[in-house]
Amino acid sequence: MNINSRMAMFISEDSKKHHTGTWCLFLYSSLCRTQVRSGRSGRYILSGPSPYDLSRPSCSDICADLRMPGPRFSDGDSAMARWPGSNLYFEIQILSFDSGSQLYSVLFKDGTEMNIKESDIRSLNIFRPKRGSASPSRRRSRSRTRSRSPGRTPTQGRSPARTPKTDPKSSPVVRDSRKGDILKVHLTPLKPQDFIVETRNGKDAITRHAKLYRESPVIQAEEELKVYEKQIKNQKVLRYIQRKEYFAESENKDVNKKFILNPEPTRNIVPVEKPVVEFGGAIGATLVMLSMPPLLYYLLHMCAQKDASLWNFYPHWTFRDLWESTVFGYFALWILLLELFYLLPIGPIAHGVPLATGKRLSYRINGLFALFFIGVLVAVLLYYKINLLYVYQHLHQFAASATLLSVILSAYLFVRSRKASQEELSAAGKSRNFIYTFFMGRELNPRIGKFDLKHFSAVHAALIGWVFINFIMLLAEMDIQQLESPSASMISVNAFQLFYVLHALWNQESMLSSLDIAHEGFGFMLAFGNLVWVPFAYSLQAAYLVKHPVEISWAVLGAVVAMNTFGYIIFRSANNQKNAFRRNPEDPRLSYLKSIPTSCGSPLLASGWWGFVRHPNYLGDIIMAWAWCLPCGFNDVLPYFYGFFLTGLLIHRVSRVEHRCRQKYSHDWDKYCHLVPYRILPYVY
Ligand SMILES: NC(=O)C1=CN([C@@H]2O[C@H](COP(=O)(O)OP(=O)(O)OC[C@H]3O[C@@H](n4cnc5c(N)ncnc54)[C@H](OP(=O)(O)O)[C@@H]3O)[C@@H](O)[C@H]2O)C=CC1
Ligand SMILES: CC(C)=CCC[C@@H](C)[C@H]1CC=C2C3=C(CC[C@@]21C)[C@@]1(C)CC[C@H](O)C(C)(C)[C@@H]1CC3
Repeated sequence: MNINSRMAMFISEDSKKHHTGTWCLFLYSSLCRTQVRSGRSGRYILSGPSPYDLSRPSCSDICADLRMPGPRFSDGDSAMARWPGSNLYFEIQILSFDSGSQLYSVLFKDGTEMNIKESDIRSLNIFRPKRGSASPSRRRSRSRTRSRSPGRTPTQGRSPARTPKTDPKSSPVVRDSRKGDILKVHLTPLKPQDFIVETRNGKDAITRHAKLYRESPVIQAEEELKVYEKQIKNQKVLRYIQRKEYFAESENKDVNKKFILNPEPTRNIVPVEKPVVEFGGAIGATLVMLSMPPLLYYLLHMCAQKDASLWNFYPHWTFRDLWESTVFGYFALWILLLELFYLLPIGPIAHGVPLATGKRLSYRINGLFALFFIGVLVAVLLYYKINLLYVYQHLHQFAASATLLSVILSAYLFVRSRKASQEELSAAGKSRNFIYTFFMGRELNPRIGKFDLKHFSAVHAALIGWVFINFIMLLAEMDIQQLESPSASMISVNAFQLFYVLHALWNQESMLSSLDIAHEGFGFMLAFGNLVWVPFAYSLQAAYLVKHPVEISWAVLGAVVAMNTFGYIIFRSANNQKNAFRRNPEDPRLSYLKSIPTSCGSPLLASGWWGFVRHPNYLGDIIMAWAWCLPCGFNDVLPYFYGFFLTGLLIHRVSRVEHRCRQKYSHDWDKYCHLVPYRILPYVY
């Protein structure tokens, strides 16, 4: 359709109602390359302009701007909004409108809240099917250079757009509209030049430019466009793939599917996780389940032995050494107390990531309060000279009680998951293998009323349990070594780990999007991991120091503190960068960061820490883990267990997280990997 016929259409339709708008449409339509096609009913259908076009206000926006001074959308309205940095539109809900900045605060279905300008918001109707109206809408990608001849004035129009005559039946859009289904907006796959890593300033330039179209005379806008295009050319750009390669890819049908946006079902942007067998399937799960509890008792036993060298293992355990009902009673009481604190209506409510149903669960964020209450309780018990060393003296029995409870919990979780709907199950939980699903967990978010079992176990039981056992070790060291105050090694280990836990509890909200809370089922792995492994195995360094005093010099201590601080800075700033970016990719404080637009909507950070390696937070975590082992000296390998374990756990986690990301981001993830080739440590891994 050439510009004249387009113009005629606009005049015949819109101008009947709005003359001012028509002029604007006329001028604007001759400038921009947006292809507007008429359906049989004469209504316009957004038929897939190029991403470049989408970054400008549409004709209807301009009309709306001229016609309506107030906000076009009201609070609570559903609409479609362009995801910043991409050309994809996702369903949103309007939260509020700020008349000062003229920005809407919107909520995407994936839980992201951000401020968006009106021109990036479209009514849902545009994306809805018009029965019998839609002529097969195919879009054609045109190169940016061809679309704009500098010397042309708007009224001169362009040479007729050559629409390729492809078989309508072969288009996925056509197939769907023939069925009378939801109209699929077929967005233009990004061209290589679109794969520039945009700085926020670059994006600002686009925004400024779009604004200019609305406010300035058209010719001036043309001039501005030329300047802008020059700027883009001069910009430091990164190309991820070769032009040829890219076009070969985008012709692939599967790739094109990614660009078909179906606005109706809310789960559209929640990636469908294909089940993947992890941990070596049922055999691996069996081995882990059978080996982890004995490994823990072995480690605890070695810590309590005078000679902690690994091969010096002569257990002479009786059943009583591992089991005492009273200890189980105390442990159950401890868990009940933590549950009580978990349920206290103190602290803000946060929302988890959207589920397959589109719903977001709410979580009470009160881990810090719970830790504070436990601290007060411990102080009171110490004041009344209650023998807290009982815990140290019965450490094996406590670990056994925790193990039993984790098994009971896992069995309960497995049984109740049989009543759960498919949508409530994790990807791994859909497997039919009993052992594997028992281990991985079936139900994603098992809850009893408001009590979220998985969240409670990861935050309250694991983290508070960990610092509590550490503190018990500190008391035990003073008692056994007859010290007036704990050793420098013990203080540093306790302080480092307490600080880590405080950080986790302070940033509890961001935990809601962690792999475990957001995507894993709740089964034996997490039940045992959180109730048993974290409190009892993560406190191994402190347990070791109780009977193996280590003198460290101030210089060594200083070096260890520096190493922990270094790890913490990486860990914290990497997590902060990602969390802030996920909350609002437009955050001006992140304007220096570059990102990759992705076809699924969420852009990927590609600079800062996330441009250094692909899992910078794991790097920080691993550095800290080794720093926590160093105060235990070099006499034994035992206290270094945590360093080895966490490094192994996180390396394995990389493959699990990346598998998810590859499913979600598809080729965009490969591009990110191409750009940031190392996972955790540059030039090593
Ligand atoms: N001490 C311990 O025992 C353990 C500690 N941890 C710590 O817990 C924290 C959470 O861990 P975990 O959930 O595994 O991992 P991450 O916090 O790293 O989350 C991974 C997710 O981040 C998003 N993402 C990945 N790359 C990018 C990018 N370039 N730009 C933007 N988003 C990106 C993706 O999610 P999406 O696409 O959904 O945004 C991905 O699935 C980490 O700090 C880890 O160190 C974890 C396990 C054990
Ligand atoms: C097969 C095998 C090695 C199983 C045990 C794994 C567990 C020890 C870990 C699985 C996921 C974990 C998480 C944390 C601790 C380790 C386990 C239980 C965690 C509580 C540590 C603190 C973090 O901030 C976290 C809350 C994100 C994290 C959640 C996952």
